[in-house]
Amino acid sequence: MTKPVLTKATFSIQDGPSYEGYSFGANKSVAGETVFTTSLVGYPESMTDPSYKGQILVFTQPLIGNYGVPSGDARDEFNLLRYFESPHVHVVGIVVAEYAWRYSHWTAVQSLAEWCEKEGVAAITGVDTRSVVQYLREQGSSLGRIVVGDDTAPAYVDTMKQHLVSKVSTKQPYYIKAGSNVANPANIALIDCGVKENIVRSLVARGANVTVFPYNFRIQDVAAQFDGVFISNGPGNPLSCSDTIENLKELMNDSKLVKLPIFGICLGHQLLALASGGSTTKMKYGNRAHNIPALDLTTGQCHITSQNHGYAVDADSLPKDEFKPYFINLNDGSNEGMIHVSRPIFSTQFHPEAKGGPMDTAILFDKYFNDIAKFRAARDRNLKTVVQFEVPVHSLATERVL
Ligand SMILES: NC(=O)CC[C@H](N)C(=O)O
Repeated sequence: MTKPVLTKATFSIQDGPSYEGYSFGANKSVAGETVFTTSLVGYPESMTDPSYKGQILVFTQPLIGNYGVPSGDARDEFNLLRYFESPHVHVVGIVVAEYAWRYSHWTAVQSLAEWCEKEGVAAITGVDTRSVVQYLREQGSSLGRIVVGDDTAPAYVDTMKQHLVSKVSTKQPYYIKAGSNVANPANIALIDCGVKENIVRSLVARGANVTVFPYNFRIQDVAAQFDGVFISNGPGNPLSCSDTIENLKELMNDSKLVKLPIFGICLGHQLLALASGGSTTKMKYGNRAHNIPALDLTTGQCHITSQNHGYAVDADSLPKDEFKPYFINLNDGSNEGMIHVSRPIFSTQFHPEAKGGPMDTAILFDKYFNDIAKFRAARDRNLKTVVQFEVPVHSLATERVL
């Protein structure tokens, strides 16, 4: 692709430095919380991850765009998106040191510039991203904006004060079926706070029918019909999800549901911690990378993990008679998960489903399915007649249409 005539753009940080560069995305000026990722690859996955809703994402990998953008229509055998983590881009803007005007990859169907333009995402190249990151590491996450051409600069906006989960969660329950070759699929209720496609795939591919509920659905009212509850990742401050926290509290306090397996990832971990009486804090600049070492405190094994979060659970705030820390971050000592002392409930701050990033901790989905298998076996032993729940297990749910 020949380099077009470029429009100047400016990336500025509130009360901080400004950087001149060139626009390669939508002709649109944007503002949002500015965060950085040190991942080397995976820009299509990161940009479509709903957890990045409303943010401006700075890539520290200097050359971005060189493998183009794969198809957003491509599906896998479960009819899930093959390459994207959701149908659309959620960041409002991206900042790169050097945009690769030529791209090449067998999956690419368009350039990153074309994609940004179609998706209305501001993009600026020519920025000294090392200096941006040095600033953000000193000052902490900051508000930023990208101004394209002669536009009037938009006001800085603190997206963390918004209820971002309500913008990305499904409005209606829907279900996705396990493959037709699965004999006796498990039924999982997934609370959608902005779920990544590969989380759904990780569950369905292991033989579960997944029913996806809005973030504020009263999950405690239907949980008895399921073999497991899952709480997804999602954007923003976990404290903004007070409905979900209340629902999870009731779910975990229901004496009839003490054996029910529960698993949460990232925001799901934070919400479970809050529902258990723990607390969360805003980190200085968060962890966004694909190579973060997390130590499993139950085995002494270290795993390399994929991460994207700006908040963390305060491990000391967890009720000691119920939960113990499960993983710890070996870079900064922050909490990376919790596990119940006697019930099949656990959660992680990192992303075992990866996309992008390493698959090392996919074993945690196996652990969840192991918990589910034990739960079903014990329940079925206790039942005079084995009850088979049919999909859709909730009458409101319909098959997903994207
Ligand atoms: N990926 C996520 O689920 C992010 C969780 C939360 N929004 C945070 O920034 O910490």
